Amino acid sequence: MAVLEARDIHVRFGDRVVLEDISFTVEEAEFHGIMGPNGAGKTTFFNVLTGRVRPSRGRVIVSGRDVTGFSPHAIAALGVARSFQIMTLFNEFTALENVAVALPTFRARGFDMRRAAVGDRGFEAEALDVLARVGLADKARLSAKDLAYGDRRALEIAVALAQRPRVLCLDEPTSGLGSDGVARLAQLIGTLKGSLAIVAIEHDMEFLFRLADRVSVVHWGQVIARGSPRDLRSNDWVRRSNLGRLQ
Ligand SMILES: Nc1ncnc2c1ncn2[C@@H]1O[C@H](COP(=O)(O)OP(=O)(O)OP(=O)(O)O)[C@@H](O)[C@H]1O
Repeated sequence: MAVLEARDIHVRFGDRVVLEDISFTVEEAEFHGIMGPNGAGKTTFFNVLTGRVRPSRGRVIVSGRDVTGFSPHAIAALGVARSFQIMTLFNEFTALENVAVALPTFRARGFDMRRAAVGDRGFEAEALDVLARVGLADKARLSAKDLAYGDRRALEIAVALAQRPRVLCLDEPTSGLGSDGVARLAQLIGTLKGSLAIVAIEHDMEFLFRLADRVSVVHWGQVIARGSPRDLRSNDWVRRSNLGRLQ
């Protein structure tokens, strides 16, 4: 069964049709990439998957359950975590604290005080485990604002992973990273791959084609091609597009 599914999604903003009949699945442990030109509708589609935009038509299904119209919070609680293109870290908090406050066990306490997260060995151990998954265990005590850009990206992923998601949604994870940062991120995603489902919007085709099991190409609000990176390398539209160079 698909962990996350979209069926026949349409989105209109006023009289403008932004998404037209998009269907999509991501299976357990699959990495499904989404690419397409600027303005194609990729972020809007992500917003539909994560509950930020309600589709005009169509259904969103999480692990077999129809969640169309659910709030972002309710969808997240069912295991769909999103890491944003725009950084959403608490700058003054340490890496450890940023992860600790995202832990479901911490949130379940019903209050959100930094002091409560710090010094609580239970939260610390759990948060450190998550930081280790993204290679930041040795930077746990640094403030988020003092981390290098690539480390902040890794920390954002750790915050999403702290929620123990079944699906991790990444919106342009390589954006703003230099070639070293992209290589490091590819390595990190490579280690996560297989442990959960990943959906990523990405402009860097080389990055995407190296890691994804399947890629959907969105153009004018529709999926115009879908397949494995190997299939898509021979797709005429992908070859002709200026979306990126492929080896
Ligand atoms: N809330 C909104 N109201 C009206 N139009 C919108 C709204 N959100 C997005 N759009 C329009 O929908 C179209 C698709 O936008 P979207 O951001 O989903 O594209 P995208 O593929 O993610 O682009 P990019 O790669 O530049 O991020 C754009 O033309 C955008 O202007």
